[in-house]
Amino acid sequence: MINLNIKKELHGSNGKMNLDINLSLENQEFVALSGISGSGKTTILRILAGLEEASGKIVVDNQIWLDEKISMPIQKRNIGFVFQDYALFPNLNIFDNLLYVKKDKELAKYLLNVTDLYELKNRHPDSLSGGQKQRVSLCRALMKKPKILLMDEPLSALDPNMRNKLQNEILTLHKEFKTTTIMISHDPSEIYKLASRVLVLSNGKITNDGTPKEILLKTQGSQKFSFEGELLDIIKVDVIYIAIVAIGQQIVEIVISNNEAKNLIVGQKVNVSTKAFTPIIKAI
Ligand SMILES: Nc1ncnc2c1ncn2[C@@H]1O[C@H](COP(=O)(O)OP(=O)(O)OP(=O)(O)O)[C@@H](O)[C@H]1O
Repeated sequence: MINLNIKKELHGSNGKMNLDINLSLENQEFVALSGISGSGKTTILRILAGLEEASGKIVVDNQIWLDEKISMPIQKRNIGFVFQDYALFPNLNIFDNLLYVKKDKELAKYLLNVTDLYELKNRHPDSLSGGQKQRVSLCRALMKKPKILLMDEPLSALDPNMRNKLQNEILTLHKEFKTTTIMISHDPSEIYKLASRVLVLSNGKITNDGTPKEILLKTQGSQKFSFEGELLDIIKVDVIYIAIVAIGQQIVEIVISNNEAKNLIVGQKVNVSTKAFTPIIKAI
């Protein structure tokens, strides 16, 4: 069990902001931390890891990591951290990057095999792709067999295929190493796939806490599906109006009424939903 009760005054682009978090996590939970830029997500992970000071209390399995008297040093906290920018040692090859954390060659070999990196073990980080570097970073974070795995948007710089592959590896390793994992992510499909719990942070406070289904599914009542998008354009074709809406990576056309065309403003966020028909789903 992890109990986190912390406060810290932060100085953001819009002035002062008070980070104020009171949170309990069960062991082996996979928590996604979401929220707009500057809401305090990275700071929470850094405080938990001991990279940043804060007032309050952190207790992990009855062991005090932080209170008014104690601030356990970072190397004693049983944590693995995967940073967005990999943070690998450039002068060490991949194998030595892992062994630097712990001289356990068997575990290093095992992790490199699971993540398809074993062939690259003698290469230096500079000669690897972003996805490969991120996998090394994940392996390195797991070398200590940490109790808590913290990941700060680990997959945001990767293409969709690599993201998908790494999501599966992260889930496998989370289960195998029985870590309590906290991952910052903005990607709803990623959160849905990986997390058992979602925390939404706004202005330094947790404003939403629930399962991915509760937090992410936007359909209400009898709605069959519902998407959020951005209205890009409204065009008139003969006597009808068509709204052009960007939903994720897709652009869709929706026939709208005269009245709707008058009330909608190009550029605004819109919700597209239906309850009238059953959509057809096919593998592509
Ligand atoms: N040590 C600090 N002291 C004071 N203010 C800080 C400190 N660290 C970060 N901040 C400020 O606190 C705010 C929250 O930063 P943080 O990096 O935690 O946000 P975030 O939610 O992770 O954002 P992003 O999604 O952009 O990474 C920012 O405005 C930042 O400038």
